[in-house]
Amino acid sequence: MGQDGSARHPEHQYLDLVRRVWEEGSTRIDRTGVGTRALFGATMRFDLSDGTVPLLTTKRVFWKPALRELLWFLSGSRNIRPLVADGVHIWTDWPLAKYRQQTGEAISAEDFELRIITDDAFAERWGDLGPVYGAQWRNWPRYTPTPDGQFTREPHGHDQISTLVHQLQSNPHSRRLIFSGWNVAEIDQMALPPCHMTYQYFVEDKRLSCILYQRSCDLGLGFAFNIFEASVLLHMLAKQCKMLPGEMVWMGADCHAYLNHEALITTQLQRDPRPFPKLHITRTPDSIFEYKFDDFVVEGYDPHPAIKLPVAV
Ligand SMILES: Nc1nc(=O)c2c([nH]1)NC[C@@H]1CN(c3ccc(C(=O)N[C@@H](CCC(=O)O)C(=O)O)cc3)CN21
Ligand SMILES: O=c1ccn([C@H]2C[C@H](O)[C@@H](COP(=O)(O)O)O2)c(=O)[nH]1
Repeated sequence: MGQDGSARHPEHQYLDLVRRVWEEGSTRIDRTGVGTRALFGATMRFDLSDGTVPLLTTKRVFWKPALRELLWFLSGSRNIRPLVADGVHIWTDWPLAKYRQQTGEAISAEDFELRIITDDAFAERWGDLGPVYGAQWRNWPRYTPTPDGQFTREPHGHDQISTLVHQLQSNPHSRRLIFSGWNVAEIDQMALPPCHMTYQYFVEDKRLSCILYQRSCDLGLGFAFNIFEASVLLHMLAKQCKMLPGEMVWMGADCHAYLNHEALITTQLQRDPRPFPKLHITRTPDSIFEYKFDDFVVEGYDPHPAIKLPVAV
């Protein structure tokens, strides 16, 4: 739908939301101090059935770091080191701010990343984000009671992704095809509590659909990554479970635009969307955890130029 000019391009759902947030959103001081305009509660739907992947076209989205981030989540890692080693910088600001604050050292981001890559002990101490996404997806802690009324932590937690794959295959009509990063008991240990926090799946005639619930959405930066990654994951799960991709439904709660992202309005909203690209996954490994970056091809991506936006830390 929308790719041949006969219907509205699905990217207008995003552009309309950005416009509405900017025009009607309430202006608020947020945690970062930058300030946002925000609306509460929005839905978008994207049809992935013909291999489409919703990669915004009204600006160039750097999908390679996004794909690397998704594979990093699936690996269960909670340390920025593997990302930095792959040239992905999107998570560096948080550990960097913590390092500067706790040591008083005015280290540059480049030098900090260099130490993360070259110094094992430094990476372990300062590159850790706490039990964020990947840690919860793959290793949600499990405790067993001991006779003295205490609890011990099991060496292996719940692997929510393995369970999901197994359930999709064995019980596709289940209403419990869910995984979540929102581990209430561990929120205070995380560099940032999860934003894209709950994923639920639905199977109809071998077609796999997903709803992502996102509690907090930075429409200028985060959204483009989040909708792409959730859609790639849907394609991967479908392939892994011998199903076909269906629909990607996105539900955002606090949908906001940062006040220093006005280029969204002055530049991006003036542009006409172009056809979404297609995603090809060239290999089906034995397990969902064995996909490699080079197994993914994005075909036919012809976006408008990139728009540089500052990230609120
Ligand atoms: N304020 C804020 N917005 C976010 O989207 C966000 C956070 N914080 N904190 C945690 C993660 C990190 N994420 C990020 C952080 C930075 C970019 C970013 O700077 N993207 C640029 C360039 C990416 C690159 O080439 O490295 C972009 O133009 O999309 C994207 C997602 C998403 N999340
Ligand atoms: O995947 C992500 C991660 C983060 N964000 C945005 C949403 C907010 O602007 C900040 C997080 O701040 P909170 O105060 O914890 O809500 O990061 C995103 O859009 N997508």
